[in-house]
Amino acid sequence: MSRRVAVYGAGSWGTAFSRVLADAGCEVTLWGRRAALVDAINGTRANPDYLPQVKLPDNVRATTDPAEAAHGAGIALLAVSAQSARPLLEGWTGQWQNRTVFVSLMKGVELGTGRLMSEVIAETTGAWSDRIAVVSGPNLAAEIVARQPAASVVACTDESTAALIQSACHTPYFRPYTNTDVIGCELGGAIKNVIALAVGVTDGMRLGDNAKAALVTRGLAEATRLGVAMGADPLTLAGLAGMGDLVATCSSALSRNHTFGAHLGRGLSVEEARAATTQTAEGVASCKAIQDLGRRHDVEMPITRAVVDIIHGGRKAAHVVQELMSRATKPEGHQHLPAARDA
Ligand SMILES: NC(=O)C1=CN([C@@H]2O[C@H](COP(=O)(O)OP(=O)(O)OC[C@H]3O[C@@H](n4cnc5c(N)ncnc54)[C@H](OP(=O)(O)O)[C@@H]3O)[C@@H](O)[C@H]2O)C=CC1
Ligand SMILES: O=C(CO)COP(=O)(O)O
Repeated sequence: MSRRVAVYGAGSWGTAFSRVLADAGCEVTLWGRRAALVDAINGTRANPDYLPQVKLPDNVRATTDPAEAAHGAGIALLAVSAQSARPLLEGWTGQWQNRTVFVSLMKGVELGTGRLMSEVIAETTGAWSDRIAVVSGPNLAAEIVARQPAASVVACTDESTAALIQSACHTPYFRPYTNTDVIGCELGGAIKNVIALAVGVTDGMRLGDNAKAALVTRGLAEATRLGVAMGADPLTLAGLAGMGDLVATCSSALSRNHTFGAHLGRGLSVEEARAATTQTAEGVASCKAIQDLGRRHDVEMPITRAVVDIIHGGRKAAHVVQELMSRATKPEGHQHLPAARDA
């Protein structure tokens, strides 16, 4: 039986994930805010602004009308930029079916509130946690639309909801695992963007692969410390949504966060890097929100702080790297233990 789903956000990931869902047998309505883009998608079966090389199947239709997208859809998936999620959802109240399952495809933390995207969905739709899932993992959109093999995680506190979403997006090239640790999966996805910015900076400065490995490993320690403080399972951060996504994003030239960081490392200003990176680099805004979460939970996050200092504090990357390296030495420690929070 075909399943009707709505995907909100006709950017790279919303478009790519629409095709995953369509390949898995769903009837997809893709919402985009711009009429010209929606017309182009319906007329040419391609998304000229984000993924022009991809042909969308007939079971993906685009619309600018959020209520039309929601009509008859039991699953609503959100793939807009994280900072735009709340105002959009606040404008869409009342259009959902009774038991709609909401799925965040986003990897960011809300500025000002420090809310995870699942929390923003809960606050704006009134849905309980058993109807809110997240999909997070090493999933570069350009590879997924080439139907190259990828694995991911569908997380929901309710296992049957996670299994429902898993079956809605399982294809021969997209292999989703389920998990009940929503916080761990969301934090993994959001923090890896910040670490990818840091790795991009050191790559842009040509500081070498040892520096990259150190940032990825200590970045994982940072993510795990915050995750544990917020109630996540440390093993989630060692999985696809944590380590897996760190590896993909920090090593890929396809990553917008990595690319943004590399521009900074090569000497571009933040504004120049922004102009050169046309698509969403979530870590640029979310790094501040993640730093705030660290402070709130009394967790030391030196790499996140370094990224905030460079992007929002106007500090020179070379000085910040030097500062990171000259911090007091310490044992490596067990990163997942609360006692090692300041490691
Ligand atoms: N690309 C990827 O490989 C992956 C991305 N993600 C996550 O998915 C989320 C979306 O990223 P992605 O699709 O790549 O980003 P893109 O930059 O490709 O697309 C962003 C989308 O958000 C829309 N948007 C931005 N601001 C607003 C706004 N104020 N109101 C309404 N719509 C808005 C854009 O619309 P418009 O075109 O009209 O500006 C566009 O559809 C991010 O959280 C990202 O981390 C997760 C996994 C993989
Ligand atoms: O989340 C992603 C891969 O899993 C995409 O990363 P970027 O947003 O840095 O391109």
